[in-house]
Amino acid sequence: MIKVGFMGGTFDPIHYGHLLAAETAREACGLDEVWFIPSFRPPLKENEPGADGSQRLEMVYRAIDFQPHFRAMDVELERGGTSFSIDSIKSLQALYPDREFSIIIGSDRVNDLPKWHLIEELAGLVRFIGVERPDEPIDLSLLPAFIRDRIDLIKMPLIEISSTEIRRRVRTGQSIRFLVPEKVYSFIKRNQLYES
Ligand SMILES: Nc1ncnc2c1ncn2[C@@H]1O[C@H](COP(=O)(O)OP(=O)(O)OP(=O)(O)O)[C@@H](O)[C@H]1O
Ligand SMILES: O=C(O)c1ccc[n+]([C@@H]2O[C@H](COP(=O)([O-])O)[C@@H](O)[C@H]2O)c1
Repeated sequence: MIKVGFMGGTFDPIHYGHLLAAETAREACGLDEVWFIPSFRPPLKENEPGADGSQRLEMVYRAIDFQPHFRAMDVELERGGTSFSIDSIKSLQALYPDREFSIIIGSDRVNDLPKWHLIEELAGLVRFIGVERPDEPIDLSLLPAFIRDRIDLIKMPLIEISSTEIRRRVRTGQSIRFLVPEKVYSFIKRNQLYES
């Protein structure tokens, strides 16, 4: 089986925290590939994304350009509606029976796994790879055993970057250089994303 990390996200915009999480998970868990999958509508976020789906996908393409193990997939943008991971995993498992999927998530998402749609069924279909984020310690003892048993926690340097902070910095005229890859930076500037 080809091992694939499912790196889902809003990617509004994609930043170095996402890329380092994906690369660290790939190496630590022996993944053959990581697939970046932008959500159409993220299930647990209240606000609509600031950039539209095609812009968020384009930024992902630019960020992973020339990375041989990384791919971008538009399954959730094409499907529309709320982007429940179980729907994506089921369709990817049907389309790619030669691949074994694991879901890569940061600690904020690890902690809210009990709230995910059909989580018991999802936890039966995939394992989760959890990476730590600053200010979001993972306390596995707070999770039900059926989730805890399906998570592998990996270490990576804590990266204090979030898309929220990047959008805030653009809005207030501060620099986002070196928080995102150069080709994402130029796309944001050229399209005047997040300015208001
Ligand atoms: N700095 C980071 N370190 C590790 N994981 C991260 C980091 N930023 C995001 N992630 C993880 O990447 C996935 C997608 O994140 P998302 O696209 O929502 O980015 P975000 O920076 O959390 O966005 P926002 O600030 O808009 O909520 C989630 O599993 C999230 O936990
Ligand atoms: O399926 C769910 O109920 C669910 C709830 C919260 C988050 N997710 C997925 O987790 C990934 C990261 O989400 P987010 O909101 O941090 O961008 C993304 O692929 C989401 O679709 C999925």
